[in-house]
Amino acid sequence: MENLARGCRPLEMANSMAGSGQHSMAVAMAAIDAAIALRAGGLEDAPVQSAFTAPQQMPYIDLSSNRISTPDREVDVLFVLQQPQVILLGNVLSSEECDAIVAHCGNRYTRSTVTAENDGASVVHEGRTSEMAFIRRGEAEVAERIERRLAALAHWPVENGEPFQLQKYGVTQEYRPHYDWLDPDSGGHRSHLAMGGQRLATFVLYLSDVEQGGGTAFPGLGLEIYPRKGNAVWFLNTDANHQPDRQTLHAGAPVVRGTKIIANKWLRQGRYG
Ligand SMILES: O=C(O)CCC(=O)C(=O)O
Ligand SMILES: [Fe+2]
Repeated sequence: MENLARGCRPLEMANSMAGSGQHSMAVAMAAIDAAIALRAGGLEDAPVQSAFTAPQQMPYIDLSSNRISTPDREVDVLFVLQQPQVILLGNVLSSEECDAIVAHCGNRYTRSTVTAENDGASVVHEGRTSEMAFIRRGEAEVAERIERRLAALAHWPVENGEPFQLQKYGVTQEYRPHYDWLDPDSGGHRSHLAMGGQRLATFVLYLSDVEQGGGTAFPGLGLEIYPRKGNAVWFLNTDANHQPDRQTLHAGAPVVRGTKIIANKWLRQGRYG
């Protein structure tokens, strides 16, 4: 109640309640709705319009023309799937920018990990056989420039983005079907949710061409996007209420010939970290 009176946003409160581990997300949302109804003078168990059915602010890409101007580069809209939203963008990075990011990471890669469901630890998993590297914010001018470009494209603050996560796949390496959204009802994901909230959107930047295989596949949608250096695929991980969208199951298909290098950028609800 006091939090509502202080003007806290219902979704942030629900995330923090679920994040404490005491409540599931559903219980937290129901409790906040009941408190809002009480404040409005209603009865605790009277049916109310849920604060969580009102659409929230989302990052978005302006699709009103086929070429998007960002402050420093023109980006092409190549493909749009409306529901769930998946957009393929061309010319997001120059070839030199891709090379500069790859060179910056040199050989700092380690075996990729996933977030453990039970305790949130980073663990090696047979479903993700690639290697990964991170670029911390402020570490490389080229990365910062691209972060500003992506923020402009997505109409979402740079501060809400996780640091770039590079993934390098050699022949046979892959990332099997998974979701990028964090599960509010999984104990292990709660500490990650506490650092900026849900991952609303994903950018996958392709930093290399791949001779065969290595597509980004959405098995439930019958869709596979092939890597092309400088292109990027964007998808929304949640609906307009910031709730996880199960249609977004996706995978990095095994590389058959060549080497695939991508950079992931996840956009959180709030400031990351
Ligand atoms: O490798 C890809 O194309 C997708 C990678 C991915 O989904 C991830 O790293 O979360
Ligand atoms: Fe993913």
